[in-house]
Amino acid sequence: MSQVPVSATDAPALTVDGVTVRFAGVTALDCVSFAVAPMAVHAVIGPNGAGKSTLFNVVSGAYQPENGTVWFRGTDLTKLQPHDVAGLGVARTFQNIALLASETVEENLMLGRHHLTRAGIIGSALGLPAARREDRHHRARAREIGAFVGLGDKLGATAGALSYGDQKRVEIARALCVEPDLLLLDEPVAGMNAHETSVIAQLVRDIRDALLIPILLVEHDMGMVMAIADRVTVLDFGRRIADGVPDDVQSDPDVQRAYLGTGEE
Ligand SMILES: Nc1ncnc2c1ncn2[C@@H]1O[C@H](COP(=O)(O)OP(=O)(O)OP(=O)(O)O)[C@@H](O)[C@H]1O
Repeated sequence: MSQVPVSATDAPALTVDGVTVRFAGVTALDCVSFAVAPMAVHAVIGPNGAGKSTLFNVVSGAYQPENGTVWFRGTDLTKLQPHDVAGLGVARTFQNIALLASETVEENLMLGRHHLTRAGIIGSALGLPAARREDRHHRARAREIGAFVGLGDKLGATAGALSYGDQKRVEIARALCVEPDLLLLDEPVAGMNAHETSVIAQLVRDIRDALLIPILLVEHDMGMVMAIADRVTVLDFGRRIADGVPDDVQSDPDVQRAYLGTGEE
């Protein structure tokens, strides 16, 4: 596995360097580079087809780029499979809700703890004391995280019966149950009304402030991004056309052209 030195304390938490992805004639990402600072909420925005999902899939290990690297904690994530990326402390949510609809919120959160358990399936199935102790510990932590995201009174509810906004919160809580060092949020407010959007926006900020981890956010909702992001990278047709603080990005002529040109937002 390739290694780079991680020495400076202000070194980026994540470095995307020259990433190119092509699909049968379409250049989805064209030599894209940017860095995510520690503890930053870093948004990636862009019109439809700009390459945002592709970028997310590269960072989470689902796609391997044709060129480029993604450095996290001294490791090039592009050389890893998704479960190894997750094992390094990278947790993600999905654009489409992916919960066990017939299970309770608590059981869905427990799925996020799975990789942290040691007792194994046989120990748990036999109800061995060590397995029971471990289960209690992880359940307590899952409940704590459920309460943190505002679902403390819904831990026993069936996930599929919750409102859309609450289901999104379960997804985010499940990602937090992994105890991540980097959180990837894929369009967390897609399909939400203004109230639900502001609740999730506040939650994203709370997560960063409480856990002090960087959050990479792919999002369409420009208002939400401008309100909560510390830094914004803008993609258009697979190219990085802007990268900076929200105010600068918003007034960037290339960004305005990209959005107006597609009639978006
Ligand atoms: N698996 C694939 N096979 C072929 N082309 C793909 C594939 N995935 C994405 N593309 C193409 O790559 C480009 C970037 O797509 P991507 O989904 O990453 O954009 P996006 O910014 O996430 O778009 P949206 O906002 O609509 O979700 C598009 O032209 C898309 O059609």
